Amino acid sequence: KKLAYVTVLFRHGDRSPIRAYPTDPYQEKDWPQGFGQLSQKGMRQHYELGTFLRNRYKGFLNESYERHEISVRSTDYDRTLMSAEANLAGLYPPPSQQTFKPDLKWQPIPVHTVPLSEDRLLSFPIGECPRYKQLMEETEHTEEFVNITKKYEDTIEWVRNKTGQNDTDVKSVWSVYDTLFCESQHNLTLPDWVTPDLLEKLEVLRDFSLEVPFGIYKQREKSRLQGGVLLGEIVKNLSKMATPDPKQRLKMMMLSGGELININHDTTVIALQVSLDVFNRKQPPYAACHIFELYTNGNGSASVMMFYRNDSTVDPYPVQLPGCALDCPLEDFVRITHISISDDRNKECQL
Ligand SMILES: CCCNC(=O)[C@H](O)[C@@H](O)C(=O)O
Repeated sequence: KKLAYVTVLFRHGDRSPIRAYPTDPYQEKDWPQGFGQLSQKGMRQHYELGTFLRNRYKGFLNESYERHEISVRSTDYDRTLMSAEANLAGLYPPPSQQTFKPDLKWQPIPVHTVPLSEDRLLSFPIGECPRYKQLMEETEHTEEFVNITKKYEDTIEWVRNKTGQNDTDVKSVWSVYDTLFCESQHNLTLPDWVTPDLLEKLEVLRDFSLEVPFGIYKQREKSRLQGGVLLGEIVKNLSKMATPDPKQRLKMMMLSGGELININHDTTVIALQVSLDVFNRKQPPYAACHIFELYTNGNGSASVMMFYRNDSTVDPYPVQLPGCALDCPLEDFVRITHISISDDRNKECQL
């Protein structure tokens, strides 16, 4: 069997907090580029992922940049656009004939995007879908949601009190954890009310709130309205690339998205993994990368293997589509994933 086509989807690298809470000792001016921006640590994380991909696909991707071989698309955010650019710097260091400035081992490579409001591929949850809105309301009345809210109501009250963010609830407390996480990642001293025990509780709430938009309740139906849209595109491409016309040169599709939940923001990797029913219920770390590899066999058949790289110190681990082998025949991959992919999302969105 021969590798024929690869799709990679990754989260951006380390960034500054999206926002500060009212009593936060660190405000926008304390961050070199302000809020929500890729840090140099994040740039290095993606440069490293790019070099990992270069090594993994040595002999598959051309040694030097071939514009027909790869297409790159990002959500329309500085941090995701810059992550893709740092990644490509690692993936395609220019050989001499592509070096346009002698002392610069870098060449520009296009990263495409669309305005967030028009992004139907990478930015989740996708808006204006009444049925989805209804599913989200119903989710808040499930036993699991109510129990978590009850179990952590004191923690949330404590956070409201200490942060001065009085509208904090189960769905939004992720933001406080995220801000504290970013500050600790950048060696900023956290206020003394931030104890290890509190951080542990906030992390549980953060992971729960990541799942709420896509799982917890009627996961399949939510997937058909959300992550299944991206999955559908990926599956369509895999099928198309299984029997490419001879002049087709595309070998890699690179997708750069975000992660943390905010009802109007992208949670790309999670939406996709929940639609595949392979989400490990933990937030994908910075520069986490989900890989699809399409293999063709001599007899015209094809198969799909998936991998997830969420730890750059070890090889990516194989990901098994429930109901299929690790090396999943393409027709089975298409059949099994079909239940998460809507044929007419607009119709399914209507109440
Ligand atoms: C509205 C802000 C929500 N969070 C983000 O945008 C982050 O980029 C998030 O997607 C992430 O991956 O950290």
